[in-house]
Amino acid sequence: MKKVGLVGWRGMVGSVLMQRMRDENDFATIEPVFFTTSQVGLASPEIGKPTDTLKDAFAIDDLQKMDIIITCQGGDYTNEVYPKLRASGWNGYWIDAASSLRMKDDAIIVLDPVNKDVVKQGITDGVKTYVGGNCTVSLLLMALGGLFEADLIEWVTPHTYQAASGAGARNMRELISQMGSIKDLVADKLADPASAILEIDQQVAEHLRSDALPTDQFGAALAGSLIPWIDVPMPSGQSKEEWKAQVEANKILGTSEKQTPIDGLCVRIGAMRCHSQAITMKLKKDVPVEEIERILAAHNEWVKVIPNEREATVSELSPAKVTGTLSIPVGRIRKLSMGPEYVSAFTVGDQLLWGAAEPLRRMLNILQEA
Ligand SMILES: NC(=O)C1=CN([C@@H]2O[C@H](COP(=O)(O)OP(=O)(O)OC[C@H]3O[C@@H](n4cnc5c(N)ncnc54)[C@H](OP(=O)(O)O)[C@@H]3O)[C@@H](O)[C@H]2O)C=CC1
Ligand SMILES: N[C@@H](CC(=O)OP(=O)(O)O)C(=O)O
Repeated sequence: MKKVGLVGWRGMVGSVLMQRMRDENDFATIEPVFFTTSQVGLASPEIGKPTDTLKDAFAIDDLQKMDIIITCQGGDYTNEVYPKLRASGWNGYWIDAASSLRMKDDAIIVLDPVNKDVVKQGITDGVKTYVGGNCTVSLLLMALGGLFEADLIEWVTPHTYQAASGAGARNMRELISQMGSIKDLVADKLADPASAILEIDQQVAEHLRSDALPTDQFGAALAGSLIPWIDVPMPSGQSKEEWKAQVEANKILGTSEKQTPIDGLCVRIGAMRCHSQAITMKLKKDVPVEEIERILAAHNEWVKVIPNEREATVSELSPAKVTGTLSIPVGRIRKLSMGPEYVSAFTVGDQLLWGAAEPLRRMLNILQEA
């Protein structure tokens, strides 16, 4: 059995990874060793078989003993430990959720329902570093994979509606706190059907702009509002989240030489852990909507085409419906008035599952098969 080191297993992404590995019985076929940056010597998590106590995630000697390391610890950890571990001569497989190594030439971005060929070729060629993609990128490609595979896409503009979880666990808590503080403020008026809605609205608006709203994490109101900027600025005027779309998607698809333009605005909204994307795309030719739907639905077992009808859309195509599942619904597919090659779509996906943890555990299994 391969020795697999797990780092970052108790964080938000790591916990989802652990849950999926337990659900899929992945621990049965590996020898797991749990690492920590803060709890050395404490008990490892319960996985249904005996394990050692937690080892120091900075101890190169211990990490060197692993055949495979999966880390969800974060970019700072990767930046500190990965170069030292490789410099020590370690030639094992490194599977990472953080973005630090994604665009390195010797790393492959993993999303096997979309790029299993690239991943398999990488293993054959001796590539040892595999990194999960940015969540919006992975979710976009899971939804539109069929059209990319059929080489039908000239360009894509995804405008995102990104959940609080993408910014971290504390941000999820802050979103709920903001919601609660708004409700608390006007609870008495809400309970009175005769109260004036404009008064409630005025009070809420003042609260959203005041210091009384908890904003330590987001720095602004998210509940009852939105934040149209995610991550740091790039010289191009894009936010880094927006910049990732084209470079990462083309790297995943293996089309970096002749890039498909993918660019749009990324917006944080008050959803918990599902990212949504409103997509405008130009196809290379006029393809009937029924054919587009057929191509999308046939691409992978998780994508689900939702008919462009009101009831189906409202019930199936929302964060509330998708959260906690691997389902990737895509709907609102119709021709736009700009011309027959211009097509809209709307997709939703759990950013902690397909957007983060799931590609990593699947990569582990691909290595097990290799
Ligand atoms: N959040 C997201 O949506 C996505 C995140 N990623 C990447 O994954 C990495 C990790 O992100 P995320 O999981 O959000 O990070 P978290 O902050 O949730 O967890 C990171 C580490 O914090 C330590 N920690 C300290 N206190 C606690 C606590 N009370 N509960 C749990 N863990 C604690 C743990 O390390 P220890 O046990 O060693 O103390 C844990 O592994 C980042 O690089 C991020 O870029 C990738 C895709 C999506
Ligand atoms: N930036 C994403 C989450 C994330 O962690 O992305 P990345 O893995 O590319 O750093 C969001 O805020 O929704």
